[in-house]
Amino acid sequence: MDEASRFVIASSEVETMAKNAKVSAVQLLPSLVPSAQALARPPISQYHVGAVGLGSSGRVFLGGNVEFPGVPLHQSIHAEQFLVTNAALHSEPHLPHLAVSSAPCGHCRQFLQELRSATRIEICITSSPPPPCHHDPKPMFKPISHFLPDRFGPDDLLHKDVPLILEPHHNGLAFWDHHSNVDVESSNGWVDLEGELGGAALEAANGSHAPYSGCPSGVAMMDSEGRVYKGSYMESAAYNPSLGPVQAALVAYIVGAGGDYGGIKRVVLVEKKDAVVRQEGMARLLLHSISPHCDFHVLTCVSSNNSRFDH
Ligand SMILES: O=c1ccn([C@H]2C[C@H](O)[C@@H](CO)O2)c(=O)[nH]1
Ligand SMILES: [Zn+2]
Repeated sequence: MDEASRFVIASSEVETMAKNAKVSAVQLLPSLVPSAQALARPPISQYHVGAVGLGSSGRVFLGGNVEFPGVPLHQSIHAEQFLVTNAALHSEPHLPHLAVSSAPCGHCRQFLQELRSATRIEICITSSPPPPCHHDPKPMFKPISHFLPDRFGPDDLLHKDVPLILEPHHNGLAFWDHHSNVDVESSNGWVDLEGELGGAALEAANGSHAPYSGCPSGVAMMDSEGRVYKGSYMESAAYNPSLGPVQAALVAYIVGAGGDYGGIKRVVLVEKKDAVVRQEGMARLLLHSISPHCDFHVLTCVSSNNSRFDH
């Protein structure tokens, strides 16, 4: 079994599993939560959180929490964030049903607000026993609005047409500045032997969800076999639950390669020149901690979208 098949289950396989268990695909989700918990990497807490989501395509995505010794706790990836990043990586349009091993924390309830129609997404918590009056043996799903009433979310800050997480983003970033005719990439002073990696990081930055700061960014990582893993920075309307571009690329690395972080050899971060919100410092800190010998470069780019909320 290749690494990715532990993190994504094809729709045909989901159908077969559901048929064999004589349940619907939605009702199958709770039974997959222990497999997601097994994928978690929590060396600090030893607390394995698993999150599973059924996409609108019929595929199932798995995610686990990831912790990083040596850096502040807020750099951690929560299982629910891993799941959403995994779904984004596979261009899944929506995740209407989720199952998680324990109650989603406030940070995750907030992060999930970045999905379209978030209030209607249904969640089943597998560790919570059904109430005594609940005689139906089917797992219990409740909408996110039950877990986070009176939400603060994208609607408070953005026009309704602005794309949300899992929707296509085209941030209009380039290494070439058409206005000043300056090649931003070469002005970075890096002769790009791994042009592929810079291009991949730019592509990730172009898919970044950063409507609140107007500062999209992306990371591309290369392993010792030359394989490339991309991650796009994703912002939350409440700022703090945002997921950094290194974390997003690490999700792609864990899903695609699965090994330890020492396998990460080269990393490129792309962010806007003169960005108000910059990733470089945190990225350097995290990479230094998880893969101290990897080669890290930052490339700056320019954007044709200058207004904060204009994407
Ligand atoms: O909603 C939650 C709550 C906690 N955790 C993780 C974060 C940390 O790694 C560990 C302990 O809080 O569990 C999640 O993944 N999701
Ligand atoms: Zn959480």
